[in-house]
Amino acid sequence: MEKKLLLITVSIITNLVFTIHILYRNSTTWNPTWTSRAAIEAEDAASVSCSGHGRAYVDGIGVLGGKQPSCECNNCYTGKDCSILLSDCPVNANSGDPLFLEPFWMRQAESSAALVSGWHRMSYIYQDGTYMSEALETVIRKLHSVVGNAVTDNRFVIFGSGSTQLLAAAVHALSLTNSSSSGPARLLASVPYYAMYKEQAEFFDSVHLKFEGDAFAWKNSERNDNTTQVIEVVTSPNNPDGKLKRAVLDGPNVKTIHDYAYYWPYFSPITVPADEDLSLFSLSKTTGHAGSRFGWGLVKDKTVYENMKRYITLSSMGVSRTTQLHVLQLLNVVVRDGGDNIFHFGHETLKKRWETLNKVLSLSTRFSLQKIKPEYCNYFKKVRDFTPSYAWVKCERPGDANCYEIFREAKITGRDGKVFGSEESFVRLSLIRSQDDFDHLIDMLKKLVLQEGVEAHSI
Ligand SMILES: Cc1ncc(COP(=O)(O)O)c(C=O)c1O
Repeated sequence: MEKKLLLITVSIITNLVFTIHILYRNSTTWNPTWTSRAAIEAEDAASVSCSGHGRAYVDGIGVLGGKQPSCECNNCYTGKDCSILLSDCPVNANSGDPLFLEPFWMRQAESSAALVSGWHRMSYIYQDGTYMSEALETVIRKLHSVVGNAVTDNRFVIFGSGSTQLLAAAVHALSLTNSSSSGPARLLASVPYYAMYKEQAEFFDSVHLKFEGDAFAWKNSERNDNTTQVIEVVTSPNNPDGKLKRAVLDGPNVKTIHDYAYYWPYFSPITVPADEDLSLFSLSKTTGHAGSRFGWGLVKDKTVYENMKRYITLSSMGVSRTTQLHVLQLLNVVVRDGGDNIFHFGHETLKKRWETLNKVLSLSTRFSLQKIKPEYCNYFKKVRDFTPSYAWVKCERPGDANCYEIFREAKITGRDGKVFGSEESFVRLSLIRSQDDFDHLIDMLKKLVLQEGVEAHSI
């Protein structure tokens, strides 16, 4: 009897050990090989070449049905492997999609990869009860210190879903502090300005705020009474013309938002560290990850910061925790070598693009480009040219009243000067898109400029 009991006990213990072992092995949480499947899927997608004119993504159409990721072709390319160039296809030189940095990140595939488990940060909050990753805030402060483009001491850092959300938060926060009796605060920016400022103000239609247009026009008008509260957005380098801008307005009734989306060594000399009350930055133009929707602000005043935070909380409860992990990984790659790799790559790419563009347009008397004097860059430690994101092109012939239309007829889609509060004689052409888009733009521009020669000969 005793022997039987012993046998049963041994059997129970053996079964228990066996079951625990099986459970442990199958547990995705503790099995250290749980990353393999995700890694294989990611590398499968990466191995689809798309003839160099497209990309396959792990979340592409059909992937969930078990199919191989299929190619998503660049503009004007088609076919299963994107090898067919469509003839007569209009060039997209419209949006500022910063794909010029994609080749850099393809080379950094390993260092920039972040693997997200199903249980990654499911909570609304981080351990400290906030919506912001402390590690990410630290790397952002480090990024500014290695680039030398902004002072972060005595500043609150705030995250947003792109600087687009932060812009709305900043305008909201500054318009709340309006103590004047002369109506809503006026939002101003000097022409040419980034259209989003106007569009947001008009769309959100707050009783506290009204978009008033050009800051210079306001300064010289009698409405500039030194009591009406005004908020000036200073975009530096400017979108569309790439110039370093300064505030036009000052005085106790003026508050300023500095939009530094383009204040990175790719686009502009870093002349001084920005040391402003409220500065906004965008990941879209820092690393090129526009699709990740991440931006940040540096804010001096605690009340303004708290009001911006309230806006972010009420509109989205902070930025996706998964995005914050991704951004942390990307910025760690950037700061690891003091930004050497990425800023040299990006700047060299844009320098070559500007050289090519200047060469083509130097043959034209019909079109002219913005001119900006070189300045000393504290990052590259030398005097250098500006290499802005956009060509701000002027149509010089009086007969070419609508420059956007002239380019559209030549199958180049730019952005109308009027969108920036400027004149129809200007068009903006994006130079930071993919290499395919840029090469195509140059081909079409050459044709357009060649026509001038033909026209001159036929006179
Ligand atoms: C001057 C300026 N500010 C802000 C943004 C928006 O950036 P984000 O993608 O971070 O919302 C852009 C985008 O092109 C821009 O040109």
